[in-house]
Amino acid sequence: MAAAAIRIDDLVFRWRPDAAPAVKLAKLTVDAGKSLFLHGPSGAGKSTLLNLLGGVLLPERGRIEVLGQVLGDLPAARRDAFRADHLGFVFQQFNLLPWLSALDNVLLPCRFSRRRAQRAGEPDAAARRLLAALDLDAAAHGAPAGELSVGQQQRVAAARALIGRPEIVIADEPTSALDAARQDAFIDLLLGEAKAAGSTVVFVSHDLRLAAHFDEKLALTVGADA
Ligand SMILES: Nc1ncnc2c1ncn2[C@@H]1O[C@H](COP(=O)(O)OP(=O)(O)OP(=O)(O)O)[C@@H](O)[C@H]1O
Repeated sequence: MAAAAIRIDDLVFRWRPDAAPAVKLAKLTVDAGKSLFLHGPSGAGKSTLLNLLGGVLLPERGRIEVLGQVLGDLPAARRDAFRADHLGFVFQQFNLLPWLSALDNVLLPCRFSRRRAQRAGEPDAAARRLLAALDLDAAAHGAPAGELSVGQQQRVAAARALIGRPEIVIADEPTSALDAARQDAFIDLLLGEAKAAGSTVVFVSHDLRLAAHFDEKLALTVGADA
């Protein structure tokens, strides 16, 4: 049996004690190296679930195990270190530092995690290789991220998530600004690089058309039982 990268049991999370659960999920297992497409309408709890997977939020009930580690068992500082060491994120708005070059943005995880830096080998060369593999022209590697197009910024954000081969890559709706053909091309590049690194991918989108790229699918619904 393949090792599970993510295992969730009986999860409930509420933003306020008197609110309906933002996430309620009886069971989820994602095997190492697989890709999961997480979809559902706005407000279904997709971003909340990603924050639970990253240990940014803790469940009210239930258990989230990531790479064999129950996140709730770690104190906050160790959860932060675990996230930096093992998870790469592509955020919805990319969250690049606009004054830093594309290359320096990609290198950021190696500054926050010694493990990521070690696994990158020679970080500068690894960052350049990833940017090239994700189709960012070499001429743009030194440009401030704030001067790049949305499509270029997205490639930088993906390279930053992938550097140092984190075991898990989490992408929150990173393609919504692109047209359909470019969305497909981007997902293929992201999944290809993740597969080469052996990373498990959790990818969020409203757009069910994209589901065909992924090994597994999970639908969340607003205020729902899963
Ligand atoms: N910081 C917060 N404080 C209080 N409630 C929140 C917070 N963030 C999200 N929520 C609520 O939790 C529920 C789920 O929101 P979430 O952002 O996880 O949904 P989503 O599926 O990611 O939506 P979208 O597709 O619009 O990004 C919503 O009802 C939302 O209002």
